[in-house]
Amino acid sequence: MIDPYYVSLANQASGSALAALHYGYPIAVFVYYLVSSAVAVCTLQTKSADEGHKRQNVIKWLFLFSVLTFLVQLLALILQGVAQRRFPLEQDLTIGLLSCILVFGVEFAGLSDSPNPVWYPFVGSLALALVFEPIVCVLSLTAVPSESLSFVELFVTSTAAARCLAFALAFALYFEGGWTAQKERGTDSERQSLLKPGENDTSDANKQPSDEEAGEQQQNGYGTTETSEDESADANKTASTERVESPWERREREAREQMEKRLKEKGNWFTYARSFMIFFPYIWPVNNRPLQIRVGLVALCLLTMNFVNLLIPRQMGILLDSLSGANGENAWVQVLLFGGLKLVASEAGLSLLRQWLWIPVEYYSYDAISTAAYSHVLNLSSDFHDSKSSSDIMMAINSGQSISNMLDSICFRAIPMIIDMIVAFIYLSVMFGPYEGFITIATSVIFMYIATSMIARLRLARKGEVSAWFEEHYVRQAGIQGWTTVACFNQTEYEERRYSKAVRNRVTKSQTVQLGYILSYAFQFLVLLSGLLAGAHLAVYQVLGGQATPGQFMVLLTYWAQLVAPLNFFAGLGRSVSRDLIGAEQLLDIMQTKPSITDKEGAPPLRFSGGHVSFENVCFSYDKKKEILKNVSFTATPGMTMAFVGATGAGKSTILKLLDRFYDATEGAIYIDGQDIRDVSLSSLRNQIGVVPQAPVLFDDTVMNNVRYAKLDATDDEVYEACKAASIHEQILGFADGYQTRVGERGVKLSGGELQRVAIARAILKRPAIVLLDEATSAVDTETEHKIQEALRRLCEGRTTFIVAHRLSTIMNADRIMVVTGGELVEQGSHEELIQANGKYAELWSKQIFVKPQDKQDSADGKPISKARKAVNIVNDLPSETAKLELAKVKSKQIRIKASESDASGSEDSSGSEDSEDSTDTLVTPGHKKEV
Ligand SMILES: Nc1ncnc2c1ncn2[C@@H]1O[C@H](COP(=O)(O)OP(=O)(O)OP(=O)(O)O)[C@@H](O)[C@H]1O
Repeated sequence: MIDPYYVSLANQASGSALAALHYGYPIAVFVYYLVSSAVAVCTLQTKSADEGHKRQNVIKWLFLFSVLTFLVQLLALILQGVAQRRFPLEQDLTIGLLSCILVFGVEFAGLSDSPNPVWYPFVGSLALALVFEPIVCVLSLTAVPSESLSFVELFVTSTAAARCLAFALAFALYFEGGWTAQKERGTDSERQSLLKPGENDTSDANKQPSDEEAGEQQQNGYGTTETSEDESADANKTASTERVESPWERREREAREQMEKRLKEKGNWFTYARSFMIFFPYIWPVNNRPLQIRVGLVALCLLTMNFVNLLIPRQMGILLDSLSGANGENAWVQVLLFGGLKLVASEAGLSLLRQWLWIPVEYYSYDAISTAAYSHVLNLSSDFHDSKSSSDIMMAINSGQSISNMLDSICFRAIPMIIDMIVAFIYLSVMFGPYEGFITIATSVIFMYIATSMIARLRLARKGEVSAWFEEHYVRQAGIQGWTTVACFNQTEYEERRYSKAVRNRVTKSQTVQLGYILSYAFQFLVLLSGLLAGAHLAVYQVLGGQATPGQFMVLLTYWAQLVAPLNFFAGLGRSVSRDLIGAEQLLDIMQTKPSITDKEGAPPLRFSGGHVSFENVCFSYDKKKEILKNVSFTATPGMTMAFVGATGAGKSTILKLLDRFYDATEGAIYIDGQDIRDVSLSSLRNQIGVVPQAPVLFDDTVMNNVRYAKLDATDDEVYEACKAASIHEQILGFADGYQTRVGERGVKLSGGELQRVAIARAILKRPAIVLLDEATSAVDTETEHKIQEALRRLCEGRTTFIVAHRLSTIMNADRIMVVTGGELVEQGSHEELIQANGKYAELWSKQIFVKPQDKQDSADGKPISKARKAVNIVNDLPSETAKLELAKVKSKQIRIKASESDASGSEDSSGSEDSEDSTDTLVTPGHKKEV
């Protein structure tokens, strides 16, 4: 016979094991589910899970079934307790059942929400359940002698057994579904059409965007007419496909794509986050001990704050109990202590100290990130600046703030709040027992779940609102910026209608979003209130039963109030971190871009000795697809003026850009005084070169400062001299504030000619050794041009000069003229030589020279000048004497060519393919490549 002592010992042991299992089972499943889900997110498996599981629906309902069985068990337990007047119910069993309802309920919601979830958190939970459930079942049965098993116990055991079966079935279905899917994939691939999906699916091809998408996408661009509401519904369907992405959407899309691409490359969030370490020296004050100490003290403040947050509710309870005499404490002392704690926790206490300590650290990081990003951008090369819009770059530099925001959210808010919540949970569990702890956790979990899913649901509406907001902004800005165009075309009413439509659209969307948020907050509040009521009822029950004091009840209420802020914060944390991450990503993208034009290590400065420039077989392309320059070779001796002419887009300006090293030649080399420009330091090279660009850009500053930009230490007199040389001095003196007149953004307050002359003055002030003039006089009238020519002559005197010009009259005196066609040098020589050669240059020249005398005659006769002639006349601005002379040259040349052609054909007839004697007329220029 078994000793009853041992039986009771065994019963006790199995009872404690059962109690431990009741708590341990849901905890194990929940922790596993949380950790594995976090791992899935961090290792990007949520992104790769792109195919739904065949049996997902059945498995989902099996999860719901299990939740219901827990609920039935709980109800049975309560009914049994009522029937047997056995209160309180077994705590471990009740908490265990409640926790299981919560845990499996969350998993059921997870399966319902996601069409293609990552499965191992669910499958692992099922496996754990299959381990725990039978043990709990067996232990529960052994705890009760078989002869005294009541109907309720039998019912509960059968429910548990049914749940076990459901779990096993779900587990098996998961593997069965995966296996069949694999099999089907195998056979499917053999049966698949050779056409890509969609190619043979006309229904898909004709698929229209949803009304909401179409509504969001429809925009009324310039050149479209207003449509009625009904028409617009139809128009949406076709117009939506042509809709142009707003700059904001493009920026966000690009940053998100970049982030996803980088995430994929890195493989998981941890290595991805490591790429942000590039910002570490800008956030952590590496070499600044006092700032480091401040950071340490801030961390200390945060920990103290956690502690004080715990003490305040406790002190409140003690104070209340001291008032009712429940604890025998002196109420005056307690109220003083309470006041002291409140002061420490207030904005005038620890918070003040923390912010005071943090301000220099925050500004250090702002200072460091902004200046580093700005300097990095300025040092990037032309290819980068050409490929990005300036507003994108500026937005990215401003994104430095996002990194500080992200750190602030995570370090100073999220971590302390997590600590606060854990402490609250433990404290309430200890003070009021595990029921109260469970209520806290359950409320937090349900609140977070509801809040995050509501935010996710509002995302689309919010996106629509932001797009509408940008649209409104864009329409307003375009109307105001393009006011002149609006006024000229008398479209004020059209713009007003356009704007009012944009505003209405935005207001409607904002109202929807706002309503969504209000409802969402109301719902979240209800969840919190339910938790509070449940917790308060439990606490009242305990206070009335004498297990707790009214002071402790007060502690509970205060803690609940303290929990609301962290919960709200966590609900929105994901959204704010993702927004900051996108901003930081844009900056990271820029910071990781390396300049393509850099100094070689230890590159010496350029040793200038006269300005001998030579291009040797230079080839170049901007994008490696289209060759822009092909084997360009020429030499300019010191002091020589070399001009490039040719059709637009031929590559003339590109030659100048290569010389100034805005780009490097893809093949061949450029030498200045025998040194490859890639081997000398960039700054010494640019110091020697002065550029007057095609479209000079001035800063929104005074004329004086704009000219002085070329030589920051130039005196006022030097600036005046330069302006006199550029024939702009008198005009500047005529401005309202003379040299102190502001020129407006990019110099808009100056005329094209004034702008160019200011740019020339700037180049003159720099006194460069090599001068690059890219259409430097294209925007000035003939009279001014003659003045500028004189100024340029002075600027270029003794300096190697390269000129790009369309107006051939401006370069006819150049030492050598190069004709560029399709990126190749097809002719070179002096003006006279090229006219003699009668090639491309002579053709261009004759086009510019021929019209004017005829026009003059027409106008002299009083006949109207034809439109075509007027247009050509613009380029022919030679003085009439010179024009006549040039015309005579070209005409006589043509007559001679014709004569030589007829001679040649005659001699060809008689002497076969021998060259004609008059061959000097057909090709005379030195270095002339192409025979005419
Ligand atoms: N930053 C750039 N990126 C890509 N292609 C470019 C860039 N700048 C110029 N190009 C292309 O290179 C070709 C040559 O341009 P370039 O400005 O050198 O011509 P150009 O002869 O000076 O013309 P124009 O007389 O009109 O100034 C053109 O086809 C132009 O579209």
